[in-house]
Amino acid sequence: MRIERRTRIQVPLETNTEIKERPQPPPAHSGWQHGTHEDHPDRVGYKRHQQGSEKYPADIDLVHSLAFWGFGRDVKEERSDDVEGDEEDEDGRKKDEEGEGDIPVLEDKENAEPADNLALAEAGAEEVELVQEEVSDTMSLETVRNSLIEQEDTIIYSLMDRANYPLNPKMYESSSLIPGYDGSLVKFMVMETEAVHAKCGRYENPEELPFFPANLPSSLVSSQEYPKILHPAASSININELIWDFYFKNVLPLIAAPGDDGNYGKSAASDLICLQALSRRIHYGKFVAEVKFIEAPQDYEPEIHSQDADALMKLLTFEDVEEMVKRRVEKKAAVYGQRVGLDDSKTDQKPKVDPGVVSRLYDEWVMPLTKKVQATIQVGHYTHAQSTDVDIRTRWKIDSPAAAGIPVSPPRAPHHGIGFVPRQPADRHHFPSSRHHFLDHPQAPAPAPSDLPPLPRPPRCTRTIGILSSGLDQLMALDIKLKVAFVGPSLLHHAVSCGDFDAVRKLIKQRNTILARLSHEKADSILHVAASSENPFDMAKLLVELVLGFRHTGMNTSDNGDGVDRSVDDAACIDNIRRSEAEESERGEARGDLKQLESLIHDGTISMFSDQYGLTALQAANIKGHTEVVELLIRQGLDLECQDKEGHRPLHLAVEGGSVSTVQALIDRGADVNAAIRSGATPLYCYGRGSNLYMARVMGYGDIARQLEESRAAALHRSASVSSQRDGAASLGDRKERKHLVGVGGGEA
Ligand SMILES: C=C(O[C@@H]1C=C(C(=O)O)C=C[C@H]1O)C(=O)O
Repeated sequence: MRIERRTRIQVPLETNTEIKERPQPPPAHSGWQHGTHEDHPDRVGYKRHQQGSEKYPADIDLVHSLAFWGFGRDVKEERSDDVEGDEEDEDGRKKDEEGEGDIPVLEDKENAEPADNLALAEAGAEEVELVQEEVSDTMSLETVRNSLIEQEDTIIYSLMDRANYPLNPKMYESSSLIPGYDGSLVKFMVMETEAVHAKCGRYENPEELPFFPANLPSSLVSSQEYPKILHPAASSININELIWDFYFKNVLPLIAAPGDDGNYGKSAASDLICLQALSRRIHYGKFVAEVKFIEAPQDYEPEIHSQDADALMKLLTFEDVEEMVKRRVEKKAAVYGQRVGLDDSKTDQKPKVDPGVVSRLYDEWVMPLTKKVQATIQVGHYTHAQSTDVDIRTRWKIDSPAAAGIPVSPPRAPHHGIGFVPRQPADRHHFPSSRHHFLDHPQAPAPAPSDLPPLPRPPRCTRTIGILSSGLDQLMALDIKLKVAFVGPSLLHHAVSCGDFDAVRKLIKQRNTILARLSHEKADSILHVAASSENPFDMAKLLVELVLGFRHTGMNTSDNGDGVDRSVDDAACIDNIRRSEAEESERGEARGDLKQLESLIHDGTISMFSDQYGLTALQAANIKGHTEVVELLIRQGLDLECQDKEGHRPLHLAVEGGSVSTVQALIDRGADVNAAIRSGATPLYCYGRGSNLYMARVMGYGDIARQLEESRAAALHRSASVSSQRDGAASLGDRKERKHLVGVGGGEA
């Protein structure tokens, strides 16, 4: 599953987003339209993802992402804003124009209707929340800087390789080495290599830029979709000419010794590697610019608009970071450049490349050029950027397209883009926070501004996104398509909080791994939500039933594969029932949680269950030290001496759990203090390696050890009096005394 999610990060984020021009002015009554969930191409893609396809289809765009990330999670469109002409179904719910209302609208908590949640449960999707985390992880200033750090190694090693050869000046002279070719050998090497690499798709990758882009052959390889993180205009930024110049004029003479060894092919190949590494690093400034802008658009926008290049450069510059970079590359060059031999005396030779030169290379060229790339993007390509905050809202439906009409400024040229920036800090958890996306936009005849649909009054579910567009001539409206999906656990959370029993049941039934895959924190939080729902106990009880039911039928144990002993969850559930009850009591609405537990037992749910380790609820409660629950379970007739696969009885587990009162409860009820598990250990004694150890003492529970000793002594005492009466009334005593009698001999073997 994890791998699947990681694959998911590679998803191009906007391929399928449709920003459509309006073919005709939109109906005056509405700013949006809805489609069915069947007809949307994304649906196919989404399904494929659910099935775990290796290459995740390119179906997620930012806007989808917004929706995915819970954009609609607590969204409810106000009825009054519904599209005119929508019919109402029997429940008074508006039917979707095309979808016949079959796809649910996710209601917010206060307004949730169980029927909707049920449908949500039917349509629920999973995986998404985690994707969000990872998607936002992929692009941040930190991750971009980490990449720059890694690239330092490539640069330093390639420079070191070039330093193995002398300058070989002939390589750089035109028409000198290749008959009939009027360029230099190095140029020939670079051009020819780039042609081959282009055919293989290298320059489809936005990180790679050719030195000779003119007439490059197209890729023959069916290309991978790269996330379109960058402004489309970023692809036109290529400062390789500058890099070429400074490399040959300034850098090469500092790293290669004068002279000519005739080793042209190898040294030209080495130049190529240096150039490519420097180019990739410097053009990585594009990504730096994106993330810097995204992380603080409010800082950059004024400078972008006023085109104040100096101010922008200042903003883009982090002197302390630059200082660190210089020191680090210098150190790396010193360390990597050592000649390592077995003979220590030979290691103090000069590094292959002067570390000072590497530091200077970064200081004078690499970093300034990286910043140049950053500034070029920001100034040059956002020159006419318009930033508008727009409220969008729609009916959010699971796994289905929805659309919103958004008035934006049209881009000047088709290749210019429109970006969406999440604006509301409160939505940080829902939006991928560290990126905005530019969406390719087909040129469109824009309707006259007066034709624009009025933006409906923003209801409370409205989210605001910032829209950036390069170029502004006139306003136009765009329909954007959105897709809404929800994660299983979130949906469960939602259904639980709404007190929607049917939806909860359905969700867990459909996705029986949901609960198993919940982290303890999430499970806890769901139980907490249950505790504060309208029928807290019933909801908690339902969850327990479902968990136990699935475990019992074995649906939820083996495929989990994480080696986690889930038995404790059951006790945790019971514990939570108790907690929710305690909270209720505090509010003066005492309900008697144990009573409820009793009803569970009467239903047979608990008593019939034992997990893959043979643990029953009684044993689970013992491990957790839930004395009251233990007492109740015993009262209800659960077997006091039930054994798991290793022979652990409730008392063994109570000792392990370390609760004095639970141990006492079992002893009082007559649990056998001498019962041995398979390995021979009793609650008191562990047998092993020739010595007898106190199991309770081994566990560090002195009190419990004493307790057991006393109980054992009492049992011995009773047994003595029983034997003295053997010829008397010949009463066998109660069952528990007999057990003690039998146990004593075995226990002290
Ligand atoms: C790359 C960044 O932008 C600028 C350029 C730097 C570089 O090229 O290494 C370092 C710090 C910044 O002044 C950054 O902030 O990390």
